[in-house]
Amino acid sequence: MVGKTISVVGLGKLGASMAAAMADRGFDVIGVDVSRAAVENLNAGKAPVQETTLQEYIDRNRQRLSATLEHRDAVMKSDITFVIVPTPSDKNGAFSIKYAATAFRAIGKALKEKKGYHTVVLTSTVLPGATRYGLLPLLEQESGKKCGKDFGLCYSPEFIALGSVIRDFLNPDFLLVGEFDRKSGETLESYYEKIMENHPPCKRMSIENAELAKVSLNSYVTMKITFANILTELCEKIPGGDVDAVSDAIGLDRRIGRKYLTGGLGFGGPCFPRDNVAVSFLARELGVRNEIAEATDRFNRTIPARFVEKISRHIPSGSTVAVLGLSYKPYSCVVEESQGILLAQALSKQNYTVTGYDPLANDNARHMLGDDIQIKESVQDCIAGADAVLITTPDPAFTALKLGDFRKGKEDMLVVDFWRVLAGELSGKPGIRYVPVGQGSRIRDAENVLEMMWRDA
Ligand SMILES: NC(=O)c1ccc[n+]([C@@H]2O[C@H](COP(=O)([O-])OP(=O)(O)OC[C@H]3O[C@@H](n4cnc5c(N)ncnc54)[C@H](O)[C@@H]3O)[C@@H](O)[C@H]2O)c1
Ligand SMILES: O=c1ccn([C@@H]2O[C@H](COP(=O)(O)OP(=O)(O)O[C@H]3O[C@H](CO)[C@@H](O)[C@H](O)[C@H]3O)[C@@H](O)[C@H]2O)c(=O)[nH]1
Repeated sequence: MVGKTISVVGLGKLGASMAAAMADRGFDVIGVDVSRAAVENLNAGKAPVQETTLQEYIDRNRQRLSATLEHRDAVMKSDITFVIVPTPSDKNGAFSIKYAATAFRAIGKALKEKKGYHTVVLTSTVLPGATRYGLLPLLEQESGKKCGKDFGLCYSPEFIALGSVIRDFLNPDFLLVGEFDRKSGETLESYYEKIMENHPPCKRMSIENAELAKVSLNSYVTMKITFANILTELCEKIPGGDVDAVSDAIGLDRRIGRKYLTGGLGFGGPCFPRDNVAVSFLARELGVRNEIAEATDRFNRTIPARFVEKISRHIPSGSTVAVLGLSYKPYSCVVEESQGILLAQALSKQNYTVTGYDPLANDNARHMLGDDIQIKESVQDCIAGADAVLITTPDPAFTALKLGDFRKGKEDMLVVDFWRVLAGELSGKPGIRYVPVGQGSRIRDAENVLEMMWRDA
């Protein structure tokens, strides 16, 4: 049932890594993209996108990896096709399937000519109904063939975080297979058995259940992060409050778990914010109240403004603020919905002079921020002359900083550490006003609401 050749349509952040990982597991993989650059790069042995270990995987699988602009070539020569093209948010917060539709039409045309059974797998994130009612008809119209008889169809998303795409893809907690029919699901599961390194459980279900499971998982996790961010704010107002102490404790309860319970600057990136908004959209369309997803989104979006207000209590506008971390997370060049970028923009609007640095995301940040923020080429350049430094991601380039890297002038330098990574190095040191977010140890008596609450008891 398992063929030797796989095709992957879409060689972006996910697709390129999936293609290289599957080649590493012994399959011949043909990548397809509408971008000539992506195709030429892969054929020349170069990673089309930045992702941890991707270049190494391409280097050691050159003979098994190729790319083409022609969907037809790829479908004809392979047994199964994974489609992993963008599904951008539309103005209502739903996911547009226009790129997926173009890909499905092209695959459908190829299926018309193809002899023998072929399996099509949609990996892109979509909302319930999109695969069956939006995309399947295109395959049947273009091919003139019947799903379930002449070809198979699955919806099978990945739960992969950028920066660890290959590791996550090969070692998932579980596999999610939404199947049109039993044969489609069985075929995909057999491929996964050969591809995944950790023999994960495979949950097979209807296409719609799998579509809902994907977005609801992300929505649930953003709710969990937001809960940690509410704890963060509470701890700042409690003398001796410490959000990590609270998260470490409650995370030991197996019903809760410690993962994704770290409070700081909120969630960003190309997936979490939009998937959560899409779940709200879905609920509205289906007439279901989902105030949890809406509240999560609202709370998360107020976080940068809350910190700008807090910073303005420490240093006046006109001061220089260095933002260390412009990507939404370490090991990534992605700046979409990055909290560091949102913070830099909000500070600039309040007339602060803002400098920024990121080990991987400088170019993307420059593109997004224009001239408002001065992007620097090193941490040291970014910090030089700053009155305040904000550490917005726990990137190793920042966690390794030493006291000597910060200014030792007459005025104290404010250091706001959103992930509390430099507490050992900076806390209580002369010349530094160190503010670990989520800790309440520096509350003045006048601000001690807890004491006031209990004074007259
Ligand atoms: N990035 C992530 O961490 C992540 C994780 C899980 C799911 N997803 C989902 O995966 C999908 C893809 O995400 P991504 O980050 O890899 O996107 P991306 O923008 O990095 O890459 C998509 C690629 O598809 C190509 N493409 C567009 N239309 C095409 C077509 N008709 N035929 C062939 N190629 C085409 C583009 O040129 C691009 O190279 C989205 O639905 C996203 O929501 C992403
Ligand atoms: O305890 C935590 C953990 C994460 N974050 C933030 O959450 C965001 C996203 O983190 P991460 O999960 O590492 O990255 P993504 O690459 O966005 O991956 C998410 O989105 C993908 C696309 O749907 C899914 O496949 C993944 O399972 C899901 O983790 C970042 O801004 C983090 O700072 C927190 O604030 N607190």
